[in-house]
Amino acid sequence: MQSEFWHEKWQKQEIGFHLDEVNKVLLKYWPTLNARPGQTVLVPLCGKSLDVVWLRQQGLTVIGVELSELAIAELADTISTELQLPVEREQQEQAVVYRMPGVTLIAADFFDLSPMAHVDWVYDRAALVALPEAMRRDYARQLRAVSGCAPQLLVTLDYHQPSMSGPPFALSDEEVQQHYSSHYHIEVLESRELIEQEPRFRERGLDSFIQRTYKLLPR
Ligand SMILES: C[S@@+](CC[C@H](N)C(=O)[O-])C[C@H]1O[C@@H](n2cnc3c(N)ncnc32)[C@H](O)[C@@H]1O
Repeated sequence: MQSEFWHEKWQKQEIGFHLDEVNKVLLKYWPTLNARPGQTVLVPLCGKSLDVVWLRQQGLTVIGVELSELAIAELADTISTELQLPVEREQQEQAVVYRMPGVTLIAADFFDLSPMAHVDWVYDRAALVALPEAMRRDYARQLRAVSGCAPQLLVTLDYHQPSMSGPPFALSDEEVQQHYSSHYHIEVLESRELIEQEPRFRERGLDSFIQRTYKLLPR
């Protein structure tokens, strides 16, 4: 999926994926991971997700990566207002970085990132499923490289792909295993049918829309 596609989505504010609340599976399952305050969590393809704010409120150091600077600037503004944190913007060669105490937001192409010094956790909600099949293998490889195979909370979606074109793209359990089973022990924490709560996807031709939440622990 070309960068231009996403820049245009953000410019036109066609961001149906954005939630005006913290994701319920994050609230439910993050505490079961026993992450400790001060640890670092990477949120790839973070958009302007309020999940980043919540993770920072748990005492974690958060690194968010997102293609759109529009999204990153808005998220930085929300965090700095809600948590009363000063924010600094730095223009780099291939990225714009917004820094606040305990939060680094990087406006850049995730595929251009170098491995990070230390990542304790990864939270992937609507990142892997945002990408077409041809890019997902590279994404999974890049995520493993950038994070040093840090443990992950991964949220995917699954549906009959021929009935609807993505994004979001359907991700079977088999595909998750293909990307990650050589490096992680994979546990399905929850598999939930969302079609009743998501009528917009029924309108797009689906009769099932399953959200799966996984815990991935390095082998
Ligand atoms: C479906 S949205 C999910 C955003 C966020 N995780 C959330 O839960 O609201 C996918 C996001 O990935 C971003 N994105 C797509 N390709 C990217 C890339 N190569 N590098 C960084 N961000 C990317 C898009 O701009 C978009 O904001």
